[in-house]
Amino acid sequence: MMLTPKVLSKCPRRITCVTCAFVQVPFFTASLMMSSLEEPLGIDNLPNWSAQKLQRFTSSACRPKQDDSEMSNCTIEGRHHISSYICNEEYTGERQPWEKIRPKSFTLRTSYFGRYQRVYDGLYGSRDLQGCYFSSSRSDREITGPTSKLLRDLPSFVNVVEVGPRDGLQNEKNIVPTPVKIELIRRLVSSGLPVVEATSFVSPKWVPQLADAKDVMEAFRNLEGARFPVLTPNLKGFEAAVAAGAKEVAVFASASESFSKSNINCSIKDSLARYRDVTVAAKGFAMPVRGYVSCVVGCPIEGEVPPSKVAYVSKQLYDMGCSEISLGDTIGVGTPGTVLPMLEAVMSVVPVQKLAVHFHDTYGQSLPNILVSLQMGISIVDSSIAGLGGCPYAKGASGNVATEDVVYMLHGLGIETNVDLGKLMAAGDFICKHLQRQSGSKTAIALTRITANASKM
Ligand SMILES: CC(C)(COP(=O)([O-])OP(=O)([O-])OC[C@H]1O[C@@H](n2cnc3c(N)ncnc32)[C@H](O)[C@@H]1OP(=O)([O-])[O-])[C@@H](O)C(=O)NCCC(=O)NCCSC(=O)C[C@@](C)(O)CC(=O)[O-]
Repeated sequence: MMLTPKVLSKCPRRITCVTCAFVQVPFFTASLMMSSLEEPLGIDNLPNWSAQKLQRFTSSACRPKQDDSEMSNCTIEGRHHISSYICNEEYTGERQPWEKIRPKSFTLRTSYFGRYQRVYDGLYGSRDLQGCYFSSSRSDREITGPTSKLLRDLPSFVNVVEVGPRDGLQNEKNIVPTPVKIELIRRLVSSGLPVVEATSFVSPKWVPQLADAKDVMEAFRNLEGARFPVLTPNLKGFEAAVAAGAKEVAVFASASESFSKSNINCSIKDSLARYRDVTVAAKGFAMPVRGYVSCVVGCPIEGEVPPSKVAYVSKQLYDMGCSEISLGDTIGVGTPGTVLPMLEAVMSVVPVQKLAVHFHDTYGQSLPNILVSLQMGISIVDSSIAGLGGCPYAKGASGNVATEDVVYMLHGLGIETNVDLGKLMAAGDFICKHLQRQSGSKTAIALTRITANASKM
């Protein structure tokens, strides 16, 4: 298949990094230079990765050095399939021609792509910011030339699957009270999210944070307007979910043998056999079953995971009747350079309309990974409110990509979601206040600061 080259062909093979005093750095690894210098997974936890590959995945490998003369060595090669073509254009640091038209003015335009331009009326309408705006001299540009090539394949609508109440809260140190979970889900639904993964019917010994699954599910058993899938690792979980009123379930396999054992205490083969039982039982209730594949790029125990293994597990889940397959970068090590070949492998065996992506933001790569997934034709994206989350059995995994950031990017691209960003932020604010923590969403932090500053003027 030639899908990956189609997306990659538009990328420069090297870019000039201003923070590194004109050192040439390949596109896909450049962002690592700006990532945290802490190594959340630790090199020791990636035993099967070659030194060369580890260097690609670690921030210390491309840490800028003080002496300019040493910087010429600060070049990291990208993936094998990326050539060493050198782009002659240097980033000049030139700013966009944003022009402040009025003082005290703050309507944001997130893009200047003509019809793709979007103003967050819902958000600002409620915060008394009408009539306040920045404007760009490029704002009326039509989509032509290179822009059109990059954007024309994007979906016009993306289904955002909110996993915060499950993936987000399963990893919390302190158990969140059931009424708080229920209120969070209500707020998420009222923001327009079409799917909110509510909880998991797993062993309370393994995940005590979700031991109240029955009570959470019962609160939504008759609520219309959104879907509430729940995780079920076996028939026991499935039966409990049905009894509590679940109308949709999800099973979760792994592309890594070691992670399968540490997460669900069985091999991939055994897990697929259990999930076959669940899908057969679900058919009896005409219930959709979502299938997760974890560790689609890297495993905290085994290191790199080959795309062919991800394709194999995805196909097994699809063949047993899963209506949707969500591809999880559980520990967030993927970059567009590793995500694209994985997607290509999976898309050769499962129709793209049935695929979702599920990124954790450990290395800050989620948004670029989502963007390339959209360019590959995927239109279902998982995310977690305020960037909460992480699997308790994936050491070093950080939160999921924040729903606010995903929605902000999608709207900026002119992609519909039916989600009201203002209400979404209010839901994020609600849970962050409860957890006494700052939001993990850059969008929420930035927009909250802007509106707070505006109200002072
Ligand atoms: C799968 C098991 C249950 C196997 O756990 P096990 O210990 O091997 O199970 P078992 O069959 O030997 O049973 C042991 C006990 O668990 C009970 N049990 C057995 N099943 C259930 C059930 N469904 N609900 C409630 N209880 C259950 C069972 O009744 C028994 O109780 P006991 O007799 O000792 O009192 C366990 O390993 C487990 O619950 N694991 C869940 C782990 C988990 O939830 N991980 C996080 C979700 S996955 C994830 O986050 C990744 C994802 C999806 O987000 C995508 C990505 O990011 O990659």
